[in-house]
Amino acid sequence: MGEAILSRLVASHIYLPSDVCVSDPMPERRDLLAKKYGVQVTPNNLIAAEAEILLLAVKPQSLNAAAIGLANAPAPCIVSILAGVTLAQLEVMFPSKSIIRAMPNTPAQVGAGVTAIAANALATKEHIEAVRQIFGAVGKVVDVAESLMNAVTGLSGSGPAYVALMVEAMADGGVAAGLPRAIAMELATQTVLGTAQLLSETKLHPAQLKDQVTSPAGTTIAAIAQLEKSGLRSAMIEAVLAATRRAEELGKP
Ligand SMILES: NC(=O)C1=CN([C@@H]2O[C@H](COP(=O)(O)OP(=O)(O)OC[C@H]3O[C@@H](n4cnc5c(N)ncnc54)[C@H](OP(=O)(O)O)[C@@H]3O)[C@@H](O)[C@H]2O)C=CC1
Ligand SMILES: O=C(O)[C@@H]1CCC=N1
Repeated sequence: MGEAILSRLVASHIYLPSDVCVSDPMPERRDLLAKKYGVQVTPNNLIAAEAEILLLAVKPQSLNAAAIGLANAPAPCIVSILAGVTLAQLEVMFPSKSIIRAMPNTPAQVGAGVTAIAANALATKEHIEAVRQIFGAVGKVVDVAESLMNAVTGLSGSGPAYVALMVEAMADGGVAAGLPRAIAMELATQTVLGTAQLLSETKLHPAQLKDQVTSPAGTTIAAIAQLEKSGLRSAMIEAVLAATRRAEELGKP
């Protein structure tokens, strides 16, 4: 996820590569990132923490190890994309700092992400604006209350995986119905992309869009009756709730 953000920040000239320093423990990753993006690299998190904004993009389980020695880091602004980790926990690790919790998603790689942000009480307007600009480079930015951040994680943070599963399953259905795999994949992917664009541009309610596709006694209602029988809606609701609960667990010390 960190690389997805990095790649767009550099490509959209929000930061010059020379203004970015990436810390990563693996020499191969450091070499690759330096070559691919022209950024500075270091194995030492303390050096990365000399920046104005320190973006934490490690797994929640690695945070304690990554944050060793960073309590007095010079960076005045800390941004965390870690699932589950709360502002209160980050405030204990990084006292007296502007701290912003963000939850992006992987469509950020193509500039089509969505990121929710929540700031702590000490966050300055300038830092919040700078962070809005960082995530604005990878897609849309929405403000949410911090208490909703785990729900955001369950919906849009993890959501690309649910949609990918759906595309794969739709393509499998096409293959089962006789389509060649490559054509089935193209049809499934473009159907999801086009439907998302249609919903976004027209602001149609999903139920209205569904009604438009559903001819009386036609094919779509036959499919929908099957999806309802299989519990698609309930499965999706339960999936978002399960991910939200898991984010809560990841935030527990
Ligand atoms: N993947 C996603 O869709 C999303 C992820 N997130 C959040 O982003 C974070 C990263 O997730 P993801 O990108 O999937 O995970 P990855 O494992 O791909 O990335 C974690 C990175 O942290 C590096 N790392 C590990 N330990 C340290 C350390 N001590 N100091 C510095 N760097 C270290 C790893 O280096 P190396 O592998 O080289 O050892 C790796 O590059 C998580 O907290 C997750 O909750 C948020 C939104 C979406
Ligand atoms: O699976 C995860 O834990 C991370 C957080 C959101 C998306 N991926």
